[in-house]
Amino acid sequence: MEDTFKSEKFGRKSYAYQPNLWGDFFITHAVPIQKSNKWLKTRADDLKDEVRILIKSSADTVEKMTLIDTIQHLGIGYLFEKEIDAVLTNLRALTFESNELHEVALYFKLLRQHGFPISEDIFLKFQNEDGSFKTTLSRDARGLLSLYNAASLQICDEDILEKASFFAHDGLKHLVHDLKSPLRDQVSRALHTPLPKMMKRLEARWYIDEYEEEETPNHVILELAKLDFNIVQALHCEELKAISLWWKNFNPKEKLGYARDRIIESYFFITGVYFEPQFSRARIILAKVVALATILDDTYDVHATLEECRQLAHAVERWDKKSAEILDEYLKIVYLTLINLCEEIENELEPSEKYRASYLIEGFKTLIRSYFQEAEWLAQGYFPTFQERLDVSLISSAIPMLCCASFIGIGDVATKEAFLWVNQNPDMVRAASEVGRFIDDVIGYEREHSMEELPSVLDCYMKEQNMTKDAAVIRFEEWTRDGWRRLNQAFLEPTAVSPVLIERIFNFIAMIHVMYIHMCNGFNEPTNVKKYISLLYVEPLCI
Ligand SMILES: CC(C)=CCC/C(C)=C/CC/C(C)=C/COP(=O)(O)OP(=O)(O)O
Repeated sequence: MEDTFKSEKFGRKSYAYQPNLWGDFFITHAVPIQKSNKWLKTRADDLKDEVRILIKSSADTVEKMTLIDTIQHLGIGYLFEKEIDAVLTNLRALTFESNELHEVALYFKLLRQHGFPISEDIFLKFQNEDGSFKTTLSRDARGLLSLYNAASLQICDEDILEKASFFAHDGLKHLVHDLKSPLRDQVSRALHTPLPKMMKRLEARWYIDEYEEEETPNHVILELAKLDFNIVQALHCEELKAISLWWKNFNPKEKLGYARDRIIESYFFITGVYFEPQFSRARIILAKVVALATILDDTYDVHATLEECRQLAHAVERWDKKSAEILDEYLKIVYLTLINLCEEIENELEPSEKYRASYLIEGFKTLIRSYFQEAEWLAQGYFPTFQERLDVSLISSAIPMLCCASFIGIGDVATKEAFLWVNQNPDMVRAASEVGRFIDDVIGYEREHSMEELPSVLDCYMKEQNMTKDAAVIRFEEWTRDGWRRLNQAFLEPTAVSPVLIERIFNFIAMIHVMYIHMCNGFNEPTNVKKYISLLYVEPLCI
């Protein structure tokens, strides 16, 4: 059980966070070599050619959709983007006729997920005249699972999908215990997190095992999925080594013992934002930014005095190494690590991309301003109004800064327009911050109340509305669902921003759901994510 304590080392309030579980593990870790890299890549290339032919040659619509869905579920969709897009463009052009719930839901999910326009009316045929779903469907587990997954892509004002989501959820909850694995495992995962919001890499890892157990798996696709998993895993291990070395050099455990030491969990988090090899640079940058933002959060929330908070905030506004001189020793370390990280990131960018670093610095400045505002309110004993608390809290969630930071290491699709867009706090970023903040407030309620903290957004809402916690939580959950509808909508609305970037924001928030809800507050309680980290980076697949 965690509790607050007076840290002997620092002689002030601190919080007994779970320690770093990994130490130097990833500095020396190397996944066992089963085949040479050269062999793996040559074999994978041959298999890719075979899969391309498979996609082209399958004539039946349902067969084609199933093939695409399987490829995506196995985590290798990114290798066939052009082919998948061509299939879906053709699919969109035909009128799809089927009375099978699974097939219709699959058609809907594939098109919507890829940004093609598709109406919820496609599900009208499964409803009674009063708008309820036909009870005959409630024993069709596969159909309900597909409906539930499709309905999670709901946008604003889609009443059919709203009803579908509750209907499918209830039906699956009743059926799950009578199902056989692997369907049972898939349903039970989806009940926590519908597939479109699930961490793709982890879902692929599970599904590879499940697909192998199916009666007639396609062995070409299966082999490719396994090989690619191991190839990408080896890359992830190299990246983990690099960021672990950076972290070891920074050494927060020794120097900043009050703070969460979460470099490996941060990297795991970011593997959910982008796992594909082409995002290697972006992944490393964002993982470092998240781990450091966590240290900054704890510096302001649990450790620094108001005066120290003020000094650090001033130094960050000035953003020059000389300003470190006036800071206490431990703050000097925080401050210089922050400045050095931004410098290092700038150095890694191409000359034409260097301007991006200024957006990151601006993001950190805005974040620190919000932390300082919170520290001042706490020191003054001020109880903010709900609106005041919400406005500051959306920024102090770090989500707006991290949305912007997620673009920094990406290639040419991250244009200047994209940085302008993300910095203007568009509705998608606002929705993302709301979802993340509401989830964090509900999940973190007990922890935050065990330390001396500013009233949370939830507290402010309860006070203002004179509501119990349970009633307020129901309201927050409704707002969270609304936020998801707005996030889904962002995929369908034309903006100057590439869908590649929109997907990063979506994935980021999905990872908050996965880590805080599915993995039971796993960012704060790393023992809850340890086994998933092992599965992704420590255990290779047998080939
Ligand atoms: C808000 C949220 C879930 C963000 C997830 C993204 C992430 C890991 C950001 C890094 C900074 C951080 C740990 C914020 C949440 O801390 P906290 O739980 O102590 O929240 P608080 O101090 O902002 O209340």
